[in-house]
Amino acid sequence: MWIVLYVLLALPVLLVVYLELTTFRRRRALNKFRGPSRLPIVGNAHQAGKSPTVILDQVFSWWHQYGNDNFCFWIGSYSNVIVTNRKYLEFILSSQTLISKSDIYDLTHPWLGLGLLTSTGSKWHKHRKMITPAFHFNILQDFHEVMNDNSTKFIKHLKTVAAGDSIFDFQDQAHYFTLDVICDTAMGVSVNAMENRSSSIVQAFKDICYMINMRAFNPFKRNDLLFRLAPEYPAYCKTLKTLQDFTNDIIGKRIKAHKDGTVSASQGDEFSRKKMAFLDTLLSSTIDGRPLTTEELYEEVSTFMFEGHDTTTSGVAFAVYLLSRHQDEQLKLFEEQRQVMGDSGLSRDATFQEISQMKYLDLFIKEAQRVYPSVPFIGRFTEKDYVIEGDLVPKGTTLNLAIILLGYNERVFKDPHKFRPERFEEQKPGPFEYVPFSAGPRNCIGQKFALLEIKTVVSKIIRHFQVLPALDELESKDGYISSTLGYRPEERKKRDPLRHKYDPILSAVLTLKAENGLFIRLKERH
Ligand code: HEM
Repeated sequence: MWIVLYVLLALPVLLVVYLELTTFRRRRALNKFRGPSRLPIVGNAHQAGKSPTVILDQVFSWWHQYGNDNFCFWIGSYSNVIVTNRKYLEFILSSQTLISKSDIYDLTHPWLGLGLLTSTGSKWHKHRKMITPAFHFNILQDFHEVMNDNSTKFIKHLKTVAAGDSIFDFQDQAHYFTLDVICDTAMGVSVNAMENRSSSIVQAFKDICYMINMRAFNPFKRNDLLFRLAPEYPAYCKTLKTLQDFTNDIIGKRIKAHKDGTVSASQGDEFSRKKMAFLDTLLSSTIDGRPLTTEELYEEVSTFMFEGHDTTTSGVAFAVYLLSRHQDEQLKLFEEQRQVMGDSGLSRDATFQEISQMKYLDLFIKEAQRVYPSVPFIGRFTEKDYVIEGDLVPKGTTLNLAIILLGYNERVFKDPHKFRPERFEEQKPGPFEYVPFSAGPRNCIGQKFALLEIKTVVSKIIRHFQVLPALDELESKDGYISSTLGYRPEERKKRDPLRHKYDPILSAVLTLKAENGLFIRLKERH
């Protein structure tokens, strides 16, 4: 009896000793980075914050506190280095070996498995090689037609939503549009989300991202076994099932279409396949001389379904929101539309070539991705010791490449809260100072697809509507953005009380979102 009691009392002490011993080497090596001091067991989890918004704010204030440079913090025994140093970014992103994703991505495994985003080593190499042709230039041109069709449907839908000068959440609307685009193009399967408003799917995407993010900052819930005891576990399983069923349904429909002879997987060579969807590439490809297994198919389809629509939702939504607040910028963009499309061509579809002639739109999207990057952080994990810029970064370290902090680095972007698309023309940032689509071997495979989609729909929106802020007085008169993220803590204290309820509250839930929505109005152009 006494022995049991002694053991029970000794357990917490043993746990602390165990964790301190197993992290000793990493702690000693990472001590060279500045950062908040840690407590045993929890590390800095108690300081990180309880919601995605607070967590993002905390990361920003640490960054300011530690000289706008790399810094280190701990979530339990997980060591995290936030990386914003240009030389570090160059080393990490260019490395052919430092390609394993951070342990935070493990939390996506039950949902995405080991698809292109999360896999590593030879599996990643083989899949990247197999998938790359599916996003070839020629195929993008075919996809553009579908993007245009969906943009037309979206415009029609927006006319109804915006009728009567109503104020509405554009971020919510954008989800359905981007879901239709990725399903109609890459998957070759129509789900008509805009018409059917398949809200359970859209909600499931939002919920799973939120749950993953919250787990990442909780040392107990990060553990798979302990997470099973969490009150939200049943809801998590239900959400997971909704998403898994959705993906399997898409795969099933395309396989059926192949069997029925509605589509053929062998239309021309790999670069000239007319309307050959990404899913067709998967169905017709072989790896090591065999077709993809059901599990591999699932992993890639769910990965592209997520990466291919959640990111662009954020990209389109923040771009349109910025149009609403910066009327002078919108005017310049509208003028460009008139020049490229001609006054009589404003209501027709822009061709692929015309989209590439819209230079100011390109600058505008670049600047939008600087202030509101769709993917705010990317993570790597050191499978072995690395020496970066003379520093030992020990095996077992999570490196968080903070794309969102880079955009607010005053050393690179002067007056970073001012929304000025021209800045990208006047002074181009260095190759590792601005990386919204990442860089190097693991860069975004869908970059061209994403930019084409965003430009196609934004160009059409500008030509059909004047995008207005939720309330007239919310227009930016001085060119500064309305969100206070990125300001130093003392400056934020002054600005936060002046925030309007329609100013976005940002959170980095895998992709960047406005927790309170992105509210705008639309006035039809005649
Ligand atoms: C505004 C839109 C987008 C942005 C800003 C963006 C950004 C990124 C970034 C930063 C990464 C690196 C992630 C990491 O290293 O963990 C990435 C990877 C990836 N993206 Fe995108 N993305 C966008 C749209 C898309 C689209 C539309 C697709 C698919 C159609 C896509 C598919 C992928 C995939 C599969 C990867 C993993 C690539 C690999 O590791 O080999 N993305 N993206």
